[in-house]
Amino acid sequence: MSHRVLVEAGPAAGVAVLKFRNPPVNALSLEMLMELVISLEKLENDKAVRGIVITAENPGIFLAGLDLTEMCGRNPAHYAKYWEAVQELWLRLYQSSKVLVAAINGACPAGGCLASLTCDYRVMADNPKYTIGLNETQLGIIAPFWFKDTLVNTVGHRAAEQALQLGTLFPPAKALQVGIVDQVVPEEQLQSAALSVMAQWLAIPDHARQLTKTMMRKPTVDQLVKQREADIQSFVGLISQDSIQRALQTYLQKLRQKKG
Ligand SMILES: CC/C=C\C/C=C\C/C=C\CC/C=C/CC(=O)SCCNC(=O)CCNC(=O)[C@H](O)C(C)(C)COP(=O)(O)OP(=O)(O)OC[C@H]1O[C@@H](n2cnc3c(N)ncnc32)[C@H](O)[C@@H]1OP(=O)(O)O
Repeated sequence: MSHRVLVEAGPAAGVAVLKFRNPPVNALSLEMLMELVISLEKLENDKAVRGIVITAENPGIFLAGLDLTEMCGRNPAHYAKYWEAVQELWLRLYQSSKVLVAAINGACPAGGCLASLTCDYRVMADNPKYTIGLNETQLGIIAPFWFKDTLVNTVGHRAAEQALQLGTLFPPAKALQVGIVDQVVPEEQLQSAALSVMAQWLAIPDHARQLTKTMMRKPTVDQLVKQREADIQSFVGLISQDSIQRALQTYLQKLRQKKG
């Protein structure tokens, strides 16, 4: 029984809706990553499901990205376990045979943006408070190569380089302009727009669409698969550095002080 991930049958045949519900900000804790992987595995094996709409249960925050508390003040074994779970979620999402449509109904930074980029199509609610992007450099950390590749595959090399170096978080209209999302709609129309796009994608025969998706994505997937362990060791080495730990602690403190 999953607490942090809710899976519902969608209003249309063959469509499931997967909702994030990990308060307060839907951060990708180790538990949430594991629950997501299990939920996605079940959906992947369910032949009745052809498409999945991915969204947050409560509007406001789609996903706050990776859980910073999993990457601060822990030991190397924990960092390794956590990073392996991050890799596993990306691999499941990016290689899913189902049509994935992200209905982005809130803030979507870093790991949240990455999760949405693994989807086949992104619809974002037109709310100026919501932003999306890979903002890692703003935290003093680096987006790993497979985060970068996923962005490059979506927006192209130049736009990705600029967005990554600056760690830009784009509001909806800018996100659309740069191509990080495919559609921006009034907030109250988000779910219906996602379902309407889903219907268009499901009109294509599954086998032809799935083989095309694999052809497009396999080179990127293979890059990680062939060096998973080395990528884990790079992460553990980097995240354990005093300077990175200090940068993450400072960022967390800033988030906490924002309220006071
Ligand atoms: C050579 C290279 C080789 C290899 C490379 C390998 C590795 C590279 C190394 C590292 C890569 C790691 C990649 C990381 C990607 C990430 O995802 S990092 C996380 C990025 N996320 C963010 O920047 C989002 C931060 N949060 C926010 O901006 C806001 O919280 C948000 C807009 C989501 C919501 O705002 P609001 O509603 O006002 O809520 P609060 O800000 O008040 O937050 C409420 C409480 O939640 C805590 N919190 C927020 N975000 C996170 C988080 N991501 N993780 C953990 N906790 C979070 C916040 O502190 C508040 O806590 P409190 O109630 O005060 O205790």
